[in-house]
Amino acid sequence: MKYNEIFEKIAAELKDYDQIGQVATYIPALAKANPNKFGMYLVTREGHSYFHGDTDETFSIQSISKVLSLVYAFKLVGTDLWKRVGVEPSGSPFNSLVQLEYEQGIPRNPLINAGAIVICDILMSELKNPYQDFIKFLRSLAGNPNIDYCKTTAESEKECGFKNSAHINLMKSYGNIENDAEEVLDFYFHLCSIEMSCKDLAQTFMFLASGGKNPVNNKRIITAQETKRINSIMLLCGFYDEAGEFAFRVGLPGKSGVGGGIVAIYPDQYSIAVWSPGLNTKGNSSKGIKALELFTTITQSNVFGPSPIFDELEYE
Ligand SMILES: NC(=O)CC[C@H](N)C(=O)O
Repeated sequence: MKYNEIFEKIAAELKDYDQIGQVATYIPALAKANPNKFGMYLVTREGHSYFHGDTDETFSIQSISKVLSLVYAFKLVGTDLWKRVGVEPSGSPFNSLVQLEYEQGIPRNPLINAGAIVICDILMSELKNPYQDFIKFLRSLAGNPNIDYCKTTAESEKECGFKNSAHINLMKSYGNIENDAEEVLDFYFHLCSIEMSCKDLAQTFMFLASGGKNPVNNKRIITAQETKRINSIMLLCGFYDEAGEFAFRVGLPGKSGVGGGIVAIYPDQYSIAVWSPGLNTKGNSSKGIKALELFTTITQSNVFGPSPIFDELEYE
């Protein structure tokens, strides 16, 4: 079966999916999303693309940005990063405060809100123009100069960001935030507000499937060793208290956001992005996970099984 046929088969099977979930409403700007949107975009290591559905439409990437800010901070400060944030799965919701006090203001990992806020603090300390520098980095990864922050979404989240305020203030009390709390939070909300399409996301994450090099221009973003570290954090922490379930069902390192996007990579082979705004109770795209589960099952591609021999399978 060819990739396009696989996508059609998945879309047909999930057309009347009855567990589509609810769009995020705790951020008012996201409550307007159309739950019926659905797109899947695949980029292979050879640079071929295959897609289905709403793959050019942009949406709020939300927590998917946490991987990209982590990569950027890792490039800037190296292993010193791990003094300020851990690498263990949290087993708790993305916005849970419980562990943070027990662990004295050191977040479990960089992909929960507390961890991503610390990463924002690091970027603000290291960069003169964090907003401009970060978006430039993203545009170059995606090969799309139009990628941008959405001021409306950032403002909307700021107006009701009480829990994130609690996170940053608790961490500041433990000495794990260097900059002004309000300014760091503003940067954090802006990173969450970035809008990208499935196409942008699949393209952007391809370097994590390519040992740290952007396969389009062969430019090295991070080393192969650093790539291993980022991918392992995605696998263990990318879906919060559903990381085990995602590994169990899909079997790839990946990251979700409450805008309904998910991106996952299969090292040395492909990067794939899905978008369906309905979320399950853990805040991850319900139909998105199902679609990826079907995709990795049909193509037998997951990081735990024997490597499929892609050339023989002739998907393209
Ligand atoms: N899981 C997510 O995508 C959460 C991001 C959201 N901006 C928040 O801080 O709550």
